[in-house]
Amino acid sequence: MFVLVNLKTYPCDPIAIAEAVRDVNDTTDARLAVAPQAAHIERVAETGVETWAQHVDPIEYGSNTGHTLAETAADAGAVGTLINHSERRLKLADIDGALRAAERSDLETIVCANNPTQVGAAAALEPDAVAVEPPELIGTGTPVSQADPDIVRDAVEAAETVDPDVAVLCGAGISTGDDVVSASDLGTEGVLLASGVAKADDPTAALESLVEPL
Ligand SMILES: O=C[C@H](O)COP(=O)(O)O
Repeated sequence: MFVLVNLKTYPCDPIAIAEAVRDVNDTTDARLAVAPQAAHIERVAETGVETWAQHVDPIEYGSNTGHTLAETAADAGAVGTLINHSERRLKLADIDGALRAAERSDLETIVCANNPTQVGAAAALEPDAVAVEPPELIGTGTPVSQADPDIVRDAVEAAETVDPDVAVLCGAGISTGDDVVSASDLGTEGVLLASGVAKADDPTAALESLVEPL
């Protein structure tokens, strides 16, 4: 299972969490990575942890003040990027453009989606993976894999129908090893989570409990 920890803009220590993700990654068969804010990518990547961007824009080099260029994220040490997170929604054409920008920079891609219908549409754009996240469960601690298992099952089926090569992750409320096991049992290849680690009093213990049953 792939466990991607999104730090959003939480007031956490990105380096301490990066080191915790790196160290727990070394103890498990699961694949762990962290997605810090853009300004922290370089320092986080220097810890040796697998580092992802939270977003890249559908742009090329040029006059794009305030945007995130995929090449710059990769140069800073990112190996992948989220696209169209629920908190950073894009128009369809811009999701496509951001995917092409990420491909140019050899960034692995996960396109986020609210529901199985959007998962199917996102899969048609040929990302490496899609992540289904019902917005109403994000940050609640109520795991999508238990609160709404059908949405996860249907997302897996939707992606499989459009493009069997596109992996499916699920996110929203994932915070325990049981949640990750449920996600796996529903056919996903990973989880996208944030508050369960970024807001934990002890991120290392939170990470250890996430991967313990895997
Ligand atoms: O990117 C992560 C997701 O929005 C899930 O956030 P959460 O784990 O705090 O529910």
